[in-house]
Amino acid sequence: MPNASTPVATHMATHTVRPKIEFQRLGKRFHRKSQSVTVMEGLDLTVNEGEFVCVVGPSGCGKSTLLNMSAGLMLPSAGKVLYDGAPVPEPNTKVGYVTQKDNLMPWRTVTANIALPLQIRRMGKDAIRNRVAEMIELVGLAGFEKAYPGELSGGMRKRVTLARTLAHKPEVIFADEPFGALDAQLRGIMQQELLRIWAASKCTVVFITHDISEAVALGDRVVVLSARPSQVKVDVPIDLPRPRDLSKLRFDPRFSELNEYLWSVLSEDLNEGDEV
Ligand SMILES: Nc1ncnc2c1ncn2[C@@H]1O[C@H](COP(=O)(O)OP(=O)(O)OP(=O)(O)O)[C@@H](O)[C@H]1O
Repeated sequence: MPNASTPVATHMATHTVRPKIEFQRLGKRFHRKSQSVTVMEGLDLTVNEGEFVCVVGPSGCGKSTLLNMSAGLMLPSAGKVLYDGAPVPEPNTKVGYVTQKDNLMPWRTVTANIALPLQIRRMGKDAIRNRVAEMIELVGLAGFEKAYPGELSGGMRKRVTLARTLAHKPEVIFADEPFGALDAQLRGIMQQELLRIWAASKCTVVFITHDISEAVALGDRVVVLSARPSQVKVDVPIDLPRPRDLSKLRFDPRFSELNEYLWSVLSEDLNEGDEV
């Protein structure tokens, strides 16, 4: 039975390693009324360009806070967040954010929802039309261009969200439990889709999840955060070959071994009744 001391393979980089996001001695403290909570302290982590990095950790350890600071939506209390080697003092327009909620505009068609970030960036009409068509093709929504979000299934709405996020060619996608609300089957389909889209777009992905098997299935690395004040507990290279067929992956002994190892590391920080 693997335990926290199970050795893991050394990192097998398949691309040139260039830091995209760096967290250096990062600290975050929130104050509310007379109380203050230190969410993270001295956290060091580097996400390299083109990597798919999954982050897991006990509930409330600051995973969403970490993404918010990476996207420039929140400032650190201590330490630094660097994007391409420079601090992120304001919302970073080079990144895309996908969350559990899809935030689609119900009065806009699929096409109009996907076009929104491009209109905000004042792209020309023809360029928008071409880019939206490309995105609809990429996420497999052909035939639904004129549909409204209320007419779509959960999976299709998720596809629209992904298309909207990818439309402005973000360099990095921050995904905060994007498939958390989907049923198991749909989740599997969307995970496979995301891997395909990531491979096609060559962007960097930072993906937060509560599901260790999802993290192992998708990631180049799985980073486990400790309980508050959080730090990186382990940073595990996932040496499963790509491209990955997720329907077969769960029968791979290495997949099970990595799952068990990560679960044993994570469970050290969970108290009885805690959620991951
Ligand atoms: N804007 C804020 N003001 C005050 N406290 C906050 C704020 N944002 C987050 N927190 C607190 O910081 C801690 C970490 O929150 P965060 O949502 O980042 O954790 P998480 O690891 O993503 O949690 P979960 O896994 O449950 O989604 C929590 O205790 C939360 O209450």
